[in-house]
Amino acid sequence: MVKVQSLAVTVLGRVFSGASLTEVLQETWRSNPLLTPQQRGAIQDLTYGALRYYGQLDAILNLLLAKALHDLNLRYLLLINLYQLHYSKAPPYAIVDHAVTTARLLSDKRGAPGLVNAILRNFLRRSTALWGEAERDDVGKYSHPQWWIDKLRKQYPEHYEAILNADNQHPCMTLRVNTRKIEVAAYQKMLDEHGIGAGWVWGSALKLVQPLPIERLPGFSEGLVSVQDAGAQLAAPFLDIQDGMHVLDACAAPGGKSAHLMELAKIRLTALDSDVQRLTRVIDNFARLGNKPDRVICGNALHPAEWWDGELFDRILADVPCSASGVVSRHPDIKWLRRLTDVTAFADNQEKILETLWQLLKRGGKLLYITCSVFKEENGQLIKRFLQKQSDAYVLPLSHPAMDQGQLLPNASYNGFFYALFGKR
Ligand SMILES: C[S@@+](CC[C@H](N)C(=O)[O-])C[C@H]1O[C@@H](n2cnc3c(N)ncnc32)[C@H](O)[C@@H]1O
Repeated sequence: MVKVQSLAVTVLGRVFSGASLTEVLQETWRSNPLLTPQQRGAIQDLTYGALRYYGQLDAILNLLLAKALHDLNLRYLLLINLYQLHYSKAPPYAIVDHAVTTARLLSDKRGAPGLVNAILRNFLRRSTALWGEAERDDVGKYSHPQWWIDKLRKQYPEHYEAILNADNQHPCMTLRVNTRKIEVAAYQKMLDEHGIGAGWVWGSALKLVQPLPIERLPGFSEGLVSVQDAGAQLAAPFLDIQDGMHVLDACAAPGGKSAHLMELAKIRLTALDSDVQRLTRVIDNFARLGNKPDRVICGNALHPAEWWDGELFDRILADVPCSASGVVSRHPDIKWLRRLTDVTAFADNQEKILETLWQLLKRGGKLLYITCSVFKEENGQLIKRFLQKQSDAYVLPLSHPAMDQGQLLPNASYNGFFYALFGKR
């Protein structure tokens, strides 16, 4: 447990210096190959949990500290232990003992173990009152940065609390059944025979009752199924493709939506992405599914002259880089890494990408603009400006029971996405 706690502290330190949690965890597994699956699971639980509830935990820690604590390692150690004391079923005194031993290793200050012991025991004595006190302000209550809460409150006066609460839930695991290989009902029956509970969400999406390792999914390596959020699974059907079409997925990696497109029709697909590392995952994904796009290109959507052969596209999928404010339940680090100014910077770049890709679309063609964001600057406000500028663009209707004006808000079955389908005159 001491090793688990020390590594969790190091991971949190790197995330708070600006690195992505997913990437730091992958590096941690690579540099510590002897970690058991249980140890990995525990590190994941501590770091995801501490980040998910960081607003609350940090507020409580500040209430418990008599003076500022500048030793960041000790601070992170206390946060993960407050998280454990509140959210895990492990015996509290065992948690405190491990924390004290870890403090001895992490800090060269003689008083560190005593301080950790005193703070955690104090928390155990007063936890209900402390929790109530911490929740008196927004950040302690909703565990998001204040600017984020303010923005959502302004943009969604009726729904902001539901969004913030959905962000703080454990994400579900949803599968996309490859209907080229098996029908949804037949795959659900297969899951049932393997003792895996799942419910139908929409289209080819099945939500598992309990998340599980992909190796346990029947037919996964044969490409019968992929893991993909139900909200992301709207993209390919919305693009309205038919056999023989020339299609561009302009921001394709890691390839979830590209793969779905190819499961729906026999198209000539160009999968483009500017990140070569992420593109290797597109290739791996397709290898497993036994399919492959016409072309996989490492290139910048903003500079088509560098990669485009001049043949216009029938359909374009523009799943643009965004603040990812709709996928916080899967990536709780995002809410602490983003800054208010990032939102407008993303929107500027998204608008440029959309305008550039528009030039590559045939007349009569369709372009689907997607973000996994709930902020209106990246969504409704941006498409309004785009339509004012592009006289040959018009909006095509999209409908889904969980969506309102293209915006899907995060909930227990969906991540947050925004969709706008444009037709070209
Ligand atoms: C939201 S992700 C795409 C997810 C993907 N469509 C899927 O479903 O698996 C956005 C992608 O855009 C890529 N990207 C960012 N800027 C780009 C640009 N200027 N040109 C092409 N790709 C870009 C990123 O590398 C990232 O892989």
